[in-house]
Amino acid sequence: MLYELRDVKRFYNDRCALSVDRLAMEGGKIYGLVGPNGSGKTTLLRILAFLDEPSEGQIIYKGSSVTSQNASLFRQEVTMLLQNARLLTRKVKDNVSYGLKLRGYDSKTVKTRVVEALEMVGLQPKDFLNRAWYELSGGEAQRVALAARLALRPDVLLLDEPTANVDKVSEALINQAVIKAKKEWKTTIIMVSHDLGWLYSTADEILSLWGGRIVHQGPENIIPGPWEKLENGLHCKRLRDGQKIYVSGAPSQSGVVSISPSEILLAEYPERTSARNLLYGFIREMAYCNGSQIRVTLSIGEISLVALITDEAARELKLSPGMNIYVVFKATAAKWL
Ligand SMILES: Nc1ncnc2c1ncn2[C@@H]1O[C@H](COP(=O)(O)OP(=O)(O)OP(=O)(O)O)[C@@H](O)[C@H]1O
Repeated sequence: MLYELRDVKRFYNDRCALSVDRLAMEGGKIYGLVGPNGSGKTTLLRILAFLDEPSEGQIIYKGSSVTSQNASLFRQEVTMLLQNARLLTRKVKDNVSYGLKLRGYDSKTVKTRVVEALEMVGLQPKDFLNRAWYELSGGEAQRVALAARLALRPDVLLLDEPTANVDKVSEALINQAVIKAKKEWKTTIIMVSHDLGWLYSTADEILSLWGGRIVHQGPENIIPGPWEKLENGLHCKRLRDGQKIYVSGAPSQSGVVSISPSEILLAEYPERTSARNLLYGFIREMAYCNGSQIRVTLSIGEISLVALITDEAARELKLSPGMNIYVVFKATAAKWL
């Protein structure tokens, strides 16, 4: 296990901003943190980055209990990028190489890593290496800040709204670079993002925070709008292939709904069902998770959904990737975010 938190609390003055009884996080995964303003997301990120100590409780990192003595050692493996990251008032190459030099890498490795990291965030090294910090757009500056972290090939990359104030091109490049870091170096990504559609479709697990507490942990499905209001009070989304998804309840401002993977049922035949949603799609991927559960990734029209089923059910239905399948869930299973 990469992190284990036990009875961790963080107080500011007398107010408890974070209270986590138990949290286990595995290496090599993408974790998305979601929750309203003030729910404790940044507080949790700072604690996981070892930039802040909890007021109470224990953090275990790679099997060792974290103390104020050994935190600086672990900080070498973990790096955090903020919303409007500040650059050093120097050239791009000085910014990206700074952390590597601090960690004592030789000059050849520094050069290779700097070029690699700039390419990862879509900045041509020949154009950008010698640019000064003031010759960059906001999006480019944020990409340089990310490159400086990627150059370290960190074990853990923590991101606090990294794309909140950047242009669309930079946003896409930052998102791509993050996924690449996970794939190439098995970097664990722990990330807060306003782009819920992207976060929910990319993250292996979503942690939902509310009032400083983790109220839900697990994979989630996300369905963005637009939604059409129907006369019966339901809302409907039309997929490009003509299928419709129905959800109940009053829509939220984000216009995005989430459905727990355990609420999604699979059927070989189009059964008569009381559930409002009966859709047709195919199985894209199957993987074991949590012992005897299987995570089935489904493509339905242009959207992707994950269902969690037991291996016994998967055997009975003879599920396999590529197979066509019916997907059933209630309109009430969808929660507006
Ligand atoms: N340095 C601080 N001193 C006092 N209170 C703080 C401090 N930092 C955070 N808080 C409080 O702790 C609570 C959690 O804040 P935190 O920044 O972790 O939330 P968040 O979920 O990241 O919010 P946002 O989405 O607005 O960034 C809030 O009530 C906030 O006001």
